Amino acid sequence: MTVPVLLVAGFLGAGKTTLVSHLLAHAEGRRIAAVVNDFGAVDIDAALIAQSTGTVVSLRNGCICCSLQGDLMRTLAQLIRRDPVPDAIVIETSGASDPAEIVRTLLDPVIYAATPLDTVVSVIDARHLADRPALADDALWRAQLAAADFVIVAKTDLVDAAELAGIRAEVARWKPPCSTFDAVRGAVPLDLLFHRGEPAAAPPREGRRLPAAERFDSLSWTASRPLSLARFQAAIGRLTPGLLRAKGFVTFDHAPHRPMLFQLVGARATIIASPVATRDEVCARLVLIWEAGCLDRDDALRLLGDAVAPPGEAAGVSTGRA
Ligand SMILES: Nc1nc2c(ncn2[C@@H]2O[C@H](COP(=O)(O)OP(=O)(O)OP(=O)(O)O)[C@@H](O)[C@H]2O)c(=O)[nH]1
Repeated sequence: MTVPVLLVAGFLGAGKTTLVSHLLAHAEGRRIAAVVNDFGAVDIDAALIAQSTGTVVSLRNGCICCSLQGDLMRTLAQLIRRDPVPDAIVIETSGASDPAEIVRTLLDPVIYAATPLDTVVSVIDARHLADRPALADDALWRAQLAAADFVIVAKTDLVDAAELAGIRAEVARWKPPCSTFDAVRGAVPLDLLFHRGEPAAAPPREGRRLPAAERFDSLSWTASRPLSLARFQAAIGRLTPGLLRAKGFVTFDHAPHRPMLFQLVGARATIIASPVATRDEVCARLVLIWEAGCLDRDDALRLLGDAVAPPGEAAGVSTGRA
C-alpha cells in the first residue's frame, strides 16, 4: 500500500495554508492527512488547518528542510500505519524552506516505497510580487519555484490584469515551461494536484543559499491579558518595515471574548474574526518572522509588550485593520 505525497512550497505568507485548508475542506471523500511545518514555535497554521476535516500533524520550531528531516520521516511512517490509511498526504513546508532539500528526503528509497512524492507545487503571492518585483531575484524564492512541477499564482483577486500578465511572464522567465494555475483563496481543483505522474526529481541547486535558521529569525510571543487595538496598531506600524511575516491570534480589551486572527504579509495586514477557538488563558499568540539583522528582538518584545492594554485603560475601538 502506498500513499502519494503532495508537497506545497512557497515564500512566507504566499497562501500555502489557505491552499491546504481548501484541499482538506474539499477533499470529496478522500482521506487527506496534512503535515504542517510552522517556522516559529507556535503552531498557527496547524490550528487553522485543523478546522478542516482530516488529520493534521504539526512539525514546528525548525525547518523540515534542515533540522526536522528525521521528524518528517517518522511522521510519514506513523501516518501510513494509521487505520484507516490516508489516501494522500499533503506536506506544507514553512515559507523559509528550500523544497529541494525536502524532495531529497522524500526520494530516499525507503520513504519513496511507502509514500511516493507525487507532485510539488509552489504557491506565489501575486500581490507581493507585484509590490516587490525584486522578490524574483531572491535565491530562496527562485529555489521554491524551481522545485515545482506546478505553480499556483495565489491572491489573483488583489492584482489587475496587467499585473497578472507581468507575474506570469516573470514565472515563465524562471520556470519555463511550467503549468500555472491562478487561485483565489486556495480554490484549486483537487484533480489538478492529486495525480500519479512521474516522480519529481531533486532539481539542481542554484547558487548558495543560507539555511533558513541562519537567514530568518523568528519570535513567538504570548500575552495573558488582552491587547489595546490602538496600541497594537501602533506596534505593528513600527514593526512592519523590518518584518517579512507575522500571524497569530489576538484578543482586544474592547471584545475580550472574541478572538481575532491577525495576518501580515509584506506591508499588508489584516485582522478578522478567528475561524478557530483559542485557549482562554492566552489572550495573544503571535509569530513574527524577519530577515536576520532587520529587526531587533528586544525592540519587538518591548513594542508588543506596550500593546497589552494596561489594567483600567479605557478600551479604544477603531477599524479592523492594523
Ligand atoms: N485576498 C486574498 N488573500 C489571500 C489569498 N490566499 C491567502 N490569502 C491571505 O494571505 C495571508 C497569508 O496566507 P497563508 O495561507 O497563511 O500563507 P502561508 O503561505 O501559509 O504563510 P506562512 O505559512 O506563514 O508562510 C492570509 O491573510 C490569507 O487569508 C487570496 O487568494 N486572496
